[in-house]
Amino acid sequence: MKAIHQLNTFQNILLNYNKEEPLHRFLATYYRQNKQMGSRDRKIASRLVYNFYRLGNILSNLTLEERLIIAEFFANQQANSFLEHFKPQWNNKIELTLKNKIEIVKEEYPNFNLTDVFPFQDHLSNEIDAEEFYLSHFIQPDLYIRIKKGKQKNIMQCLASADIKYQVIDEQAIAFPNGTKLAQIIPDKGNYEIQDISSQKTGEAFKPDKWDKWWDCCAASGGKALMLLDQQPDIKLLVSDNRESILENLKHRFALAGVSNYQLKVLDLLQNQDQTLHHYEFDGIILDAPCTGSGTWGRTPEMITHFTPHKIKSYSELQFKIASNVVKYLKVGKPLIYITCSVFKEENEEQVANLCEKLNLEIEYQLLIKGYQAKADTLFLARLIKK
Ligand SMILES: C[S@@+](CC[C@H](N)C(=O)[O-])C[C@H]1O[C@@H](n2cnc3c(N)ncnc32)[C@H](O)[C@@H]1O
Repeated sequence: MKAIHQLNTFQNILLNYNKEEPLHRFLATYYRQNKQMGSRDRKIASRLVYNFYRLGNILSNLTLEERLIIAEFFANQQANSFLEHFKPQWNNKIELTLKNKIEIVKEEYPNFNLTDVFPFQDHLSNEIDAEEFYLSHFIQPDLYIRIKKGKQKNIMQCLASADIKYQVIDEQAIAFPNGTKLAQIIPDKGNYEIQDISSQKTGEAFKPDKWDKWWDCCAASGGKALMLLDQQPDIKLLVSDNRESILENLKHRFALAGVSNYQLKVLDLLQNQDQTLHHYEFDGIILDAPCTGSGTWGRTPEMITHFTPHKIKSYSELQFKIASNVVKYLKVGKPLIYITCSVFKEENEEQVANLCEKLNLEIEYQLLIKGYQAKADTLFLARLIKK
């Protein structure tokens, strides 16, 4: 009976989800309005809905129930009561590899096509191993932290006294299973930042020198800027974004991290900013550009079915306009660090070719940070030097 009740709740959530807000926000409201649901009910309902969206457009002609059962088979590695009720023969095989599970599903549904999990394959960056990328959609990414320099010992002590799973990735990065309640385990929030491991890897391209002038021009709440300062605190830093509200978050985050020496401006970089910036010249600019976010959809799988590909073009135009408005403040011979969390070539390598052709830049290097191989986001980075 429980499984039937869980299925009903799942169907009710899908029916009510208006798709205009992120799923996690909708679910938070839904649970507030359905107080009869205990924490276990909420956890199972979230699991079912997220796993369902992980299917993308696979077998979209089937019923919700049939598709949910397939999604549950693919996205779990441990037997569960839901699958036991609806498909016990698959529940017994839950520990098989994804490739083996796909063969089993194909026996019953010969129309199964893995490429439907991500229906925008024509746009994928060339470096992506498509099959590996598709399969990664059934695996929930981990939660990562970046430990502030010098705070490793403190964090490791907190973790040693907590009974949780974690994996040390390198000196500054630790991975946790998604959903780990870090605030309860590491009380001092100033000692670490929640930051995906691929995002942490972009920092390797910054290479700031002492007394350099840097600009994080799409700073949002300052994840990249904090990483830059952790590498070299003795720089002159300008942070900006067009959203005042997100810069308020940045101020709060910087204060927690003990950072006070920076300049902050609300700037819309679709506009010419010469009046404000005419006397500025930078030794490095980070352009962590607004993008489709398609490299992060492992965390927001609802996007796969809600995304319309015409948005790729508008993002790539936006990126180009922002880049052309910031490059003029970069010193000759210095880097523009162009970053996206996208897997689409129009926002990545094709965009970089366009920037180099039209904005007097040359590629020092570019790379796709393949988070899909590592339970993480996939990001693109190019270090472009002004000629
Ligand atoms: C990918 S996010 C940046 C994330 C951030 N660097 C971090 O590490 O947390 C892109 C940011 O670009 C900003 N943005 C979008 N359009 C903009 C514009 N026209 N001018 C300036 N910033 C813009 C968005 O508000 C968003 O915060």
